Amino acid sequence: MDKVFHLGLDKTALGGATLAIVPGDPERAKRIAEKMESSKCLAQTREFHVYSAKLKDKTVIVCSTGIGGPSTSIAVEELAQLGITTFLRIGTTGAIQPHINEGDLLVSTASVRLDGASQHFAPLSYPAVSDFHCTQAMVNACESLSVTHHVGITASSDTFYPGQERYDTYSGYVSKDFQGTCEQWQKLNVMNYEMESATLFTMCAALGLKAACVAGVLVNRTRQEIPNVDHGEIEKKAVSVVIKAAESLL
Ligand SMILES: O=P(O)(O)O[C@H]1O[C@H](CO)[C@@H](O)[C@H]1O
Ligand SMILES: O=c1cc[nH]c(=O)[nH]1
Repeated sequence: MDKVFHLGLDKTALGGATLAIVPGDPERAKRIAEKMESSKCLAQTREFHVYSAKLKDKTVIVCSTGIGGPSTSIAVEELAQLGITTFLRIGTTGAIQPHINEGDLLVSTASVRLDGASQHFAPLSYPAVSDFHCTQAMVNACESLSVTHHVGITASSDTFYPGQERYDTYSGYVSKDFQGTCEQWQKLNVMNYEMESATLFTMCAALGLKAACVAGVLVNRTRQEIPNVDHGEIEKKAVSVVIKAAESLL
């Protein structure tokens, strides 16, 4: 088999792995891989940093997706070509419900499709839904590690600022289509905003792949816009959860 276009890897490089942990941030990919045995960097190209590591004597891949749907769709497509069938996203997020606290973990059952990339895989009437068993594995991991977590719907936006209705911006203006949307999602019991799960869930469901998403809350938008929490501690918690979930799915 030829090497895939962006990751520059062929199937043999992945050592038969079928599960990938997919954070947004390339540096987080390295830290996740180093939490497992025998971590090895396979590729670093653009936003895609790819590692292999061993979990329960099996090879697991960690690959950063970068920010947003388009780059996520490339990572998922190329990893699928290389044999990956299960994708566990570990991200950061902004909560929009008052009862959720900074440092809590959010497990997404489904996502509001505020992205563009997912529409290249299925029409908007198709649900951006996570895989039941992978999501259950994330929830079980949160429970067994006694981590405060919430399970529910995520709003997944192409943009960090207008799509998440942020006014603390250069212009202070949000386009009419997005004005009032944060309040609407709050009223519709959406937990949080992030930027990749809609693409990940839609494309995985459409392609017969499995996906789940856990994210650590950096900020609660009902109280403030700029985080003042220890990112490292929140990440450690989320990494422990995703690795435990991966272990149970191998
Ligand atoms: O921490 P990651 O995984 O990148 O996730 C979140 O953080 C980025 C925005 O700051 C977006 O990618 C969003 O989804
Ligand atoms: O508010 C937030 C925080 C992290 N990532 C997002 O996409 N939104």
